[in-house]
Amino acid sequence: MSTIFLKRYYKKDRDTMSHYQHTFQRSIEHPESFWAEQAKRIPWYTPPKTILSYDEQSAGTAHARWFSDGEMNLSYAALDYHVENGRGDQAAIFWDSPAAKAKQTISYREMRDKVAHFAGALAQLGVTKGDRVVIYMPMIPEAMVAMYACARLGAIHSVVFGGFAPHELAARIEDAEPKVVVAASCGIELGKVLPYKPMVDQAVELSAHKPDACVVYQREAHRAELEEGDYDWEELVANAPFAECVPVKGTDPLYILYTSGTTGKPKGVMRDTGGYAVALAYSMQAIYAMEPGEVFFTASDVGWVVGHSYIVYAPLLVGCTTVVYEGKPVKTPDAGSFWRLIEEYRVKSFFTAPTAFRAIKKEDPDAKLLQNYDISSLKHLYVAGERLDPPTFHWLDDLLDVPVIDHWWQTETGWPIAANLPGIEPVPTKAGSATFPVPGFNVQVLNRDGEQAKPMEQGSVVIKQPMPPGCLTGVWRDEKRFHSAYMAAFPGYYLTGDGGYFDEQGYLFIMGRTDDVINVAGHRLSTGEMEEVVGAHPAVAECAVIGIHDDLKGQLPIGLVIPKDGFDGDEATLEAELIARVREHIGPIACFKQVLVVDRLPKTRSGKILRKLLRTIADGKEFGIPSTIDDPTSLADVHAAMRERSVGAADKATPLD
Ligand SMILES: CCC(=O)SCCNC(=O)CCNC(=O)[C@H](O)C(C)(C)COP(=O)(O)OP(=O)(O)OC[C@H]1O[C@@H](n2cnc3c(N)ncnc32)[C@H](O)[C@@H]1OP(=O)(O)O
Repeated sequence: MSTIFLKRYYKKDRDTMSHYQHTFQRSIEHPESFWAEQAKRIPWYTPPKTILSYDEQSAGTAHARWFSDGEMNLSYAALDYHVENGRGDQAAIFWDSPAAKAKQTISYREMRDKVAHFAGALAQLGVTKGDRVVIYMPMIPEAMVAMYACARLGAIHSVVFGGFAPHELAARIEDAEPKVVVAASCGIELGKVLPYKPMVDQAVELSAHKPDACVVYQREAHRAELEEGDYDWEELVANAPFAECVPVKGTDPLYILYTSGTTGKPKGVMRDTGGYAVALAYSMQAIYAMEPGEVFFTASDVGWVVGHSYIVYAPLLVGCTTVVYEGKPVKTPDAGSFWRLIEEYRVKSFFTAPTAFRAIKKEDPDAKLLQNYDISSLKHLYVAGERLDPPTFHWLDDLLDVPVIDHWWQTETGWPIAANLPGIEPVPTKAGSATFPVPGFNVQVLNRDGEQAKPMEQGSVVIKQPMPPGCLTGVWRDEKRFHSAYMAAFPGYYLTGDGGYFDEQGYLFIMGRTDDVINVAGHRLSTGEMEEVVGAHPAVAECAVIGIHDDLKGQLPIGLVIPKDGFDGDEATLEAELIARVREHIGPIACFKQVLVVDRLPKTRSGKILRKLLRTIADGKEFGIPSTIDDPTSLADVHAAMRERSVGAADKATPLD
């Protein structure tokens, strides 16, 4: 066994091994038998005989495929199976919406029926196995119904987060080529009603691909005008048959979920069905320590992978109840909303992004509102989506009597890569660490030469093949990009794009991206994409967008632009136009709110903008002036501009002697 991590956990004397060490080692040394055992957690129509295989197309990189000859249906496994086995009257969903001032409890039987009829409606619109359906909906149960209905038919859904602007939706429609788009008439954000249908119409207008139909779920807050080719959800469902589940192979795709890469074009991360189901069911026990009948609450959005995995699919796969929350951590109505939900629904495990707790901490630093609620049902608190900064970890750790578990994963992996595992064996936590690799994930840290980094030495965090079930199976219709983005850097390993290190005890610390992807309030965004939008403005000659530290959202993007020669416009107007452009093209979640107009940007002699150096200065750290810099005075100019506009902590940045 070559990995440093395994060496640390690989004790000759099996009797002295911890339960975690033993489980982890077995998953890495005997992946087939390990996952064959876990596959028994799922009700297959035909149990898989081929556990692990490799796709011929991916032979060069030996990317794993799981359960290729097993047959199943995720809608059956998560709904019908439970109805058939005595959970028909149990709540599948507690929907709680301060936004719509509404609540609803939906039983497993009701959910199964809603899904089957909506699947019947989609089938009547011509949707069959392998067709794509784009879903653009807020946090309402119908978003889940639409996802499960696709799964029931073997169709591939692609959910687009409501905070994305029409251009982003258009890019996804064009790439996925859906037969049908399913939308809600509106979203509701902090009391503001946001009509969705005009955004869908604009996106379809912009896209070269035109879907056959658009199904609209009409909400009370705002009803959409329907045109030719549009269908009212309720009317369709009223006349739709009950659709039976279509058996699919373990390796058949369940969904495409787009995520930001380093360029403007988002990557369509593909997920299989069988591997994903097995991984999720395993994680619910090993990581989240959940038992059937208990309540799981993930505060995120169905548009993100956290929502796909831990709002929509995993809780129901294992017979739990999921809380679907259409609200914010603060202001709906106050910073006590999460505590209220935990009490009201007797939540056992709660999962959200660190940003949400930073927002609560800002509004209610002494957590006075917590005193109004009995949260004794809560046994574990989980955070992911961005790094859990130590001050927020300590705030939570001091406040709550339950373990605060920071875990790390990605859209691509579909479920956690590293975590503390109370369902196997809890270990002491360390602030800033995601603890240990989850069984199945052979995580390694490689240095620039592709060699194993020493403990405490930072490097690229990679996963040695075979990756466990549940991870991405490719990039939709872009095999080349799949290889170049993930497989090419270190052959035989999946490149996570995150940097980090193992400490002496084998705890994994993830320190942030090694590319131009930034994380704003738990949303992964591409600065490269923002640069494309900013650079397309007719007055802009050159630009750089960098992510700088922000106490609340983790990171925020700022733009630095050099206007074209002869630009005689007003800088404030240019800044406003660029901000509006990014909001219009990418969406409000980009949080792009500051642009500095400068004469020069610091570059290397070969013309590369020194973005890392700019970040260092904006974050108020000491910075060295690289010997490769073309014009050192450009740096002083940009630093002065940053100080003048109070960018980040630029006033604290000092050059090293
Ligand atoms: C582990 C794998 C992964 O990482 S998956 C990704 C996990 N990430 C998450 O779960 C995201 C966590 N973050 C959040 O839930 C939110 O950011 C929280 C913390 C609740 C804060 O929300 P909020 O106050 O709206 O700030 P924000 O930065 O999200 O929003 C910025 C602007 O965008 C808007 N926005 C947000 N969501 C929507 C939406 N669904 N539809 C339309 N607009 C949306 C917000 O209103 C805000 O707009 P504005 O700039 O104030 O006008």
